[in-house]
Amino acid sequence: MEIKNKPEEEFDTIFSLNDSLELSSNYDYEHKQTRIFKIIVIGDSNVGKTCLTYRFCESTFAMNPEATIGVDFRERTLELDGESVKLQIWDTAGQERFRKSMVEHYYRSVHAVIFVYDVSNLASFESIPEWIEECGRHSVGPLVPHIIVGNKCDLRNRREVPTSAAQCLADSYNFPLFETSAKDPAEKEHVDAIFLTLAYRLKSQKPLRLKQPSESSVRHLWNQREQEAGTCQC
Ligand SMILES: Nc1nc2c(ncn2[C@@H]2O[C@H](COP(=O)(O)OP(=O)(O)OP(=O)(O)O)[C@@H](O)[C@H]2O)c(=O)[nH]1
Repeated sequence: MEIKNKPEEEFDTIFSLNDSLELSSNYDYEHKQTRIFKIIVIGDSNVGKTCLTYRFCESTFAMNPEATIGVDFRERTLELDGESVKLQIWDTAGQERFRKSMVEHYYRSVHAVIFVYDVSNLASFESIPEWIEECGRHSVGPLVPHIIVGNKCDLRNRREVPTSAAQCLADSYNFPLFETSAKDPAEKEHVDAIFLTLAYRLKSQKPLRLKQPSESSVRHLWNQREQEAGTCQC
């Protein structure tokens, strides 16, 4: 269930800023009409990052997933309003020892970030600000859409993180908050809603625009051309 969302007009502002900063999608060169977006899923070990990704991409619950080593990739292509959008989901390792070598790759050219905690594990929720900080340290700008997800809502009797506390944290960052369960089949639509929300927001970005070259770079190019023409033997 999505708890609360940013007002649409805020996202409109974000995306118009994104345009000028060229934080736009790549194109799938084989299927030229498909835009590809890279989404990373991060959070403590065991919170259910793999299961959430699996539920969305394979429509089922991953039984006995192994701890992720480095990163796992899954993708799903969606048809949204007649446009093809491929979400390339990077399911990252929560365990520090499995992250080190890959960390730089996770954050490169990322279009959106999903932070996951386990509602039955307070420590995993308390780690969320650290994960947000890590994103900042790796130059993931505040203009990239971020979502916080509380997973394992099916563990009703073991809940340690009240919705109100999670909402308070999400509000302090101005990020949308979702609570769901990768395990409970009845929650499948809510898991889809997390990724669809991002997909619609990313889709509304305009494709990559070329920057206007500066006057000095144009002059430099012309000088180069003239020099090359001067040394031409033909
Ligand atoms: N009850 C319940 N268990 C879940 C849910 N999602 C995942 N699990 C269980 O939680 C454990 C960890 O799930 P993973 O998806 O591997 O967690 P992860 O965050 O990817 O872990 P790392 O790869 O170590 O970072 C597994 O035993 C899952 O079966 C859920 O929604 N409800």
